[in-house]
Amino acid sequence: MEKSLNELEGSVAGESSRDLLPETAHRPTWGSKVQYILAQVGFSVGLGNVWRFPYLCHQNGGGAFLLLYFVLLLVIGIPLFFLELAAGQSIRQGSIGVWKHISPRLAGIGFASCVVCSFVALYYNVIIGWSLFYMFSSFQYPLPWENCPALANQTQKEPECAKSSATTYFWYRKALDVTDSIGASEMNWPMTGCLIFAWVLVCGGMIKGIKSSGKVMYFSSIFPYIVLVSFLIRGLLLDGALDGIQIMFTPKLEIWGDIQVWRQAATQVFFALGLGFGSVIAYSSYNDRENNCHFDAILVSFINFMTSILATLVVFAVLGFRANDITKQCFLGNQEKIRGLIADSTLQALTLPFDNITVAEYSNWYTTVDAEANLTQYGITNCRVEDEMNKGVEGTGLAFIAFTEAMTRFPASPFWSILFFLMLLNLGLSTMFGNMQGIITPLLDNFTCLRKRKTIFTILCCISGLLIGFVFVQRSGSYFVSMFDDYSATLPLIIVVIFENVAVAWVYGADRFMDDIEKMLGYRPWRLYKYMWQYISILAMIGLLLASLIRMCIAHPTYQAWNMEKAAEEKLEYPPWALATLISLIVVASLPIPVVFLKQILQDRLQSLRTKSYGQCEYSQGCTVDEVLEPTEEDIPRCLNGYLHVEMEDLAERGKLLSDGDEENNDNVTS
Ligand SMILES: O=C(O)[C@@H]1CCCCN1
Ligand code: NA
Repeated sequence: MEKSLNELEGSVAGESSRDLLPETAHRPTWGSKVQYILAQVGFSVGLGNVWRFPYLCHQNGGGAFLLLYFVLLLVIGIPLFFLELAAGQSIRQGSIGVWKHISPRLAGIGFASCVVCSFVALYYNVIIGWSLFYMFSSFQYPLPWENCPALANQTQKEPECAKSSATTYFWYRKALDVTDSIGASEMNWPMTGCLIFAWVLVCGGMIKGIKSSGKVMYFSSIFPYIVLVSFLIRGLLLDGALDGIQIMFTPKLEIWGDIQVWRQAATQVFFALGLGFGSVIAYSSYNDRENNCHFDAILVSFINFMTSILATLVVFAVLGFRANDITKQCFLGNQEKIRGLIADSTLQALTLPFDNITVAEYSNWYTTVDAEANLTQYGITNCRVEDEMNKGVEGTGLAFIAFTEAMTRFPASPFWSILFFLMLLNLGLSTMFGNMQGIITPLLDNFTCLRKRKTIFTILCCISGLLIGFVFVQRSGSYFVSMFDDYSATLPLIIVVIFENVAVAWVYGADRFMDDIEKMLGYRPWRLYKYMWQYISILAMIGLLLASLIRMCIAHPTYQAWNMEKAAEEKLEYPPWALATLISLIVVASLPIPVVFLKQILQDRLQSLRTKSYGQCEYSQGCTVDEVLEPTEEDIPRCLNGYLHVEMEDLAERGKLLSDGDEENNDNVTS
């Protein structure tokens, strides 16, 4: 009965539905507005801001990328974020409930959100596990990734380490103990321990629902900012930091013409704000209806953007220092070599002003001299900060290799290292809470039978997450993490968000939605939003979807593998089974939308075979059917699309009663 009331209200009533949702009365609410904002910020600001955004920015034109990202944030980010916030807050349901409310045929959008959310939760917690591993390993001096370990005979270094670097070796061999390619392999037990620990933390923070996670947010959402600012100050005091930042922000305007850059920027907008995850909806569904969700949308998006910029400044200040340090050593080494070569008169006529020259001066000198002297043949290289900065600093490589290495060069390195990984841990945990809420809230709202066993259900979700997560802590697990990262949280998200947008703007009606928002906020949001929802963001997303599809078709999917023998990374193609897996990731995540749609159509058909539409009816005034039958209270839910739907048997039964002249019954029903 409860359920059919919801559906009824969604499909027929245009008016505010406050009193029609009995379950909202028992819905918990946020302890305070601050807790709510911290929770939204905590969810949206995550590992992506620290290691995806700076990398994208660096690869795609620095300052020009920032501008592009900002434009896309305004055009698709904020309107859609606002849409999700407003929908959750007015309907007060998790994602499944929200879309079901708009039309039962659209409930699949909610299920798809849940699936995407679970995919992300699965691998996200593995990264938290990695951070825990590094955090625990940081309690020693010198840090274990500072020097290469010696072989048993004490004279030689471990060759894999000597050929690469101490941090790279620690990451691939000590932490991941990675295999050469993707595939089933034995378990990495220390990492498994860390993953279990990570799930215990998540479960602990979630167990009492938003009441407990709201409190945890005070620490978990604020702490990363303290660390980021400390790192920025520390970083700016180091040599080369400003060069790093300058190299980073120098705009390369030509990227504006590259569709793939647009695609990456837009995908990052989705990922950063958590659009389509259902978590934003879940969180806002615990709000009062009067809450100003328009302000929240702008505030949270803005904080998110600022955090990305802050993180980018930190990363490039620190990497600039590192590049500076490395080039200095490169320069000193080369200087020695040149001295040697001149001494045994292999090289002459080179006028290198040896004393008191800077790395930049050396680099200039090198470029002018190299053409005739061909210095590379003697193993003498140009030591350019830019080249060092341009070496891949993507994803895991950024946090666990480049950044860790930079920190070993700080005085009191273990302290900074602990701080950094504690920050990653907190960034990740607050996002995990949001992810789990995006799975648990809609399921609890939809399957009422679960509601009494909320705690047990939460624990069960965590345990399942852990069990499936074992895939990612095999020795080859990191390859699965990058596969999930590349494919499960990109295309499906776009598809989900397109459907969300269509559902609100075209199925429910943009004007009607604006009316609802006006009722909540007390003022009507800018008309601009309406046009955004109706045309602009939809078109932008369809363009984005096409760009992603084209890209998937032309670029053969590859992954970055570690080759132990060569002690280097190499690009490998996915084997057929892995290709099948990654395609099924996308399909499984999007499938609920058509499946539920078709199922619902089928159900409606069957229903209409069993029922008969009977006369016009008007929901708000009770039903006025034809002369034969007076509608009953119970008929209200059956009032769909302006017609009363009555089961055949019921009709016959009532017809019989009426023809018997049962006046008493008749009185009863009209009341
Ligand atoms: O940028 C991030 O790391 C997160 C991932 C999950 C959704 C919200 N943003
Ligand atoms: Na977070």
